[in-house]
Amino acid sequence: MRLNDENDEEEGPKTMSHCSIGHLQQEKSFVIVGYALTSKKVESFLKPKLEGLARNKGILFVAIDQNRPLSDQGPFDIVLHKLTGKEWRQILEEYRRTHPEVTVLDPPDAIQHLHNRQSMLQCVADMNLSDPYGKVGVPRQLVIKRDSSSIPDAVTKAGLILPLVAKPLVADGSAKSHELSLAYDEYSLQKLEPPLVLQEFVNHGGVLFKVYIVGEAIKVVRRFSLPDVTKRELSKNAGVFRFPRVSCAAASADDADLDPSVAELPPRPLLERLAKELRRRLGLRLFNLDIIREHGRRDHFYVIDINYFPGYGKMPGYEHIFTDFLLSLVQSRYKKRSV
Ligand SMILES: O=P(O)(O)O[C@@H]1[C@@H](OP(=O)(O)O)[C@H](OP(=O)(O)O)[C@H](O)[C@H](OP(=O)(O)O)[C@H]1OP(=O)(O)O
Ligand SMILES: Nc1ncnc2c1ncn2[C@@H]1O[C@H](COP(=O)(O)OP(=O)(O)O)[C@@H](O)[C@H]1O
Ligand SMILES: [Mg+2]
Ligand SMILES: [Mg+2]
Repeated sequence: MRLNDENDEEEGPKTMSHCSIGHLQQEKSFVIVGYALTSKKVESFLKPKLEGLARNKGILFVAIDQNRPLSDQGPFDIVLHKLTGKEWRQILEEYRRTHPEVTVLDPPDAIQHLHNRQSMLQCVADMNLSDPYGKVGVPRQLVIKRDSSSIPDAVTKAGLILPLVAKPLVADGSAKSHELSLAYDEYSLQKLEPPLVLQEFVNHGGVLFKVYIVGEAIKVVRRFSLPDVTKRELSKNAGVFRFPRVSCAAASADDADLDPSVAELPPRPLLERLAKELRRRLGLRLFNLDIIREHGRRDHFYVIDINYFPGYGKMPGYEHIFTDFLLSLVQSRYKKRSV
């Protein structure tokens, strides 16, 4: 096996037996990363460039076979995963218990915390981040567990200001969990199916910031988002309108000719503080935040969404950032062991 050979960059995935992985791990001190990802994720994340670069740095990605016991596979240094379901969570928890030497990215219970749009933002609300660089909060929101007929009263009692974004309470990655609506009047919300989160729509100039976090690294990109809703539009419209996944489907807004007051990235020191604190509070190392800036208020930011192991394939330079991160994990384990 050649190491540090530039030609390896474009090589595809390899399937290896338990015995040959063990050999590589010991003989060449390869870092073995087992992965359990959907085929969509494998395609968008595990691109030949990432695998090639990883190989050059001594990292091998090995597919986990879900039909075989996890303990019979590997041995792994790191397990990278994004699959849903209680059964898989239990398998991983058991594996973490019996294999404390393996870094599981990330712990299933910490990921589970993001699968509910209420608990997802609680850490940001609790943090109440405010410093000379700006303020970071969450939009005011209300959870409707059942009984859609109670919505108009509940919205009035909570004093929420229209328009509202209606989001399914569960954010488990299913197509349904991404079906969002914009409501211009509270009566129409009775048509929607709880459990829901009703969140105040914050005008933000139609641009959102995706803040990707990989361990200690942070990368921010701009995406197009929903346009502002004017008072006039609000008074003229009624009803709830389903909207598509604007930020995900739209092309990057990084090169667009935008109003600088809208496009200016959130201050780096503010994001660093936010990311550091969230890493600690959430117990996660791989996630992204959707952040918007209140239109006309330069230093007022809102976190509206947090996603576990997001689409890193769209993050510029992710191959280098991700491989460096994997190496840093192994190095810090090694240091701990030799103390
Ligand atoms: O597939 P992609 O690249 O669009 O990534 C999705 C993310 O897009 P983004 O990184 O924000 O551009 C996407 O982010 P949003 O929720 O759209 O903000 C989710 O993280 C999605 O995962 P899930 O459906 O919530 O489990 C991500 O989907 P998976 O790839 O994890 O299935
Ligand atoms: N409170 C809000 N104010 C303004 N726009 C919002 C708000 N919440 C969501 N959006 C818009 O809706 C999009 C999808 O909402 P989000 O909470 O990120 O759900 P998902 O998990 O499906 O990405 C966001 O990217 C943004 O464009
Ligand atoms: Mg989002
Ligand atoms: Mg999301």
